[in-house]
Amino acid sequence: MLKTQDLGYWYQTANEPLFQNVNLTFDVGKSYAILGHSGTGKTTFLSLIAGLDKPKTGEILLEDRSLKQIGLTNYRRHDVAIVFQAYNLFTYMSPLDNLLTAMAITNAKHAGDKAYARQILKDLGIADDQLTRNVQHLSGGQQQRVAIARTMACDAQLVVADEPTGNLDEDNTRAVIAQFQKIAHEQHKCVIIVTHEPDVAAQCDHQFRLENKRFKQLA
Ligand SMILES: Nc1ncnc2c1ncn2[C@@H]1O[C@H](COP(=O)(O)OP(=O)(O)OP(=O)(O)O)[C@@H](O)[C@H]1O
Repeated sequence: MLKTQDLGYWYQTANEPLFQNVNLTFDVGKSYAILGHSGTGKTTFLSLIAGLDKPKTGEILLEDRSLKQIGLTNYRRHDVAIVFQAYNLFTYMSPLDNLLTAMAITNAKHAGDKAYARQILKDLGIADDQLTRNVQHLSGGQQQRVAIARTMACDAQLVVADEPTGNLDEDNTRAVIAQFQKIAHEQHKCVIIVTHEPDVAAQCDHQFRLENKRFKQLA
């Protein structure tokens, strides 16, 4: 579904590339973890496949069309959903309005369907009385579940997450990873997670380690 072809990237301020000649394939129905020491370039890689930045060399292809052809704005709106460590919800809205707004912005199949959005949030353990209260009243774990619910309510086939469990305790981490597995296996999406935590990575279907400018497949 998603392929990188001879992908390379460096920041102008650095005198060497972060990674080069990266050729990876990611499929729908699978989850992938990207591990690696701090500063190796995991977030940078994720920002390229999320269409937030452009590669310096090589290409990223979604179903054989390059992101250049698709257009980054178009790609970000329709093809990719992003989950951040810091949740990045609309903080002045309720969980329900967060989902409905994202569905409207991305012109999702279920846009405007309140019952659908409610059900997703309820399935993720957001209680009835929390659905319409400001998200800032929720705990970190609950806010991250709302961020995940948002990716489930939208149609993007690719879900990328940068340290999604970085702020969570063990129980919430387990719940969040189980949910990502459901998104991959039941919604048939492709999930790519950057994480420092080997335990989190071990629960994904495949693992890569970014080391010495290369991605090594571990499993
Ligand atoms: N905008 C930027 N301009 C210049 N250098 C940057 C920029 N963003 C990141 N870097 C540098 O590029 C390298 C890779 O950063 P990146 O955030 O991708 O690493 P990471 O593997 O995700 O790290 P961590 O696990 O600590 O989040 C680091 O050395 C970082 O300092």
